[in-house]
Amino acid sequence: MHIKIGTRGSKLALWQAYYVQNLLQKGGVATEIVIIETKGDKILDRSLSKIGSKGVFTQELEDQLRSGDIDIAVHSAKDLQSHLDDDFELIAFTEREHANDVLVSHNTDLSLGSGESFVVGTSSTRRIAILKHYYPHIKIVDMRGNLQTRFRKLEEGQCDALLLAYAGVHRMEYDESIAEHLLLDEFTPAVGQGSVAIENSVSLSQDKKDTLKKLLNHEQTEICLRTERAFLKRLQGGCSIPVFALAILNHDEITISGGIISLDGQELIRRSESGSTAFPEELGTALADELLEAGADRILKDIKTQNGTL
Ligand SMILES: NCc1[nH]cc(CCC(=O)O)c1CC(=O)O
Repeated sequence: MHIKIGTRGSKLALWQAYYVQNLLQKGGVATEIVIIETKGDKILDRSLSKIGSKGVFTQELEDQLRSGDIDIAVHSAKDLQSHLDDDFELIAFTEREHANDVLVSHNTDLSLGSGESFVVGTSSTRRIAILKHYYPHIKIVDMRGNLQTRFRKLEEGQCDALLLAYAGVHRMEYDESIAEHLLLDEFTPAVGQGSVAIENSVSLSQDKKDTLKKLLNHEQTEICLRTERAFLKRLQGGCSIPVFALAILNHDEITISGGIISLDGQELIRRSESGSTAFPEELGTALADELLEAGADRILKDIKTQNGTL
């Protein structure tokens, strides 16, 4: 069997593709990596919420899945929109890395809670809003680009620290610059953070599908991610909407904690729900419904108006 792996060309994306390649090779599958540039890689001078978040990092990969030029597309699970076209499916989620965010700096004594004011670079609406909510004394500058670009900007002194996913920092071997691991109860991660998702065309051969599932899927991670993604789907949140959720497993029980925050950080709604691992999607959807009833619908509408997408 031969599997063609499609990936973006950033260093983090390549790390993910090699990780997947390695798992497949260990299972005796021949592989080939195909690098594909996406709109999100080309446009670096505008924030993602302005480009329109839907599919900016995925469209070109899906085109090649559809044409059969690649067998699978490898994504950071959190960059994947919650709604896929009927022609595609997510066949596997790799074992999740620690899902938390970290503060990264050359000065590893920095701490958000110290009361000291400093400049943090981030372009994530979720991280910006959460910073404003819990740490209003922190100054924020917009910081886009891949991880290497952001570290260069940090080096140049454009900010004192960056706010990033631990998973990416660890994979790019920047662990030494971690000043602080942030609390999951405050900086609850974006849906899917820390896991790699494998997408394929539904028309891929059953033989390949079975092999991919067996060699790449981590079942506990899959249950958590399906819960989180159902939550995101109900809220219709893309990556430019500050919605967050993290599901964890305890034996056969899922607990998901999630919420939404207004762009200015003023309004934060958070809830959690537990349920059986037999019904992950139902649990995620139920949590979203609970939030919508508690006012998330109004916050969502305000955000979409401000983003110009409504
Ligand atoms: N949006 C960019 C992105 N996509 C995935 C990761 C990190 C690794 C991951 O969560 O899989 C990052 C960088 C970041 O948010 O710090």
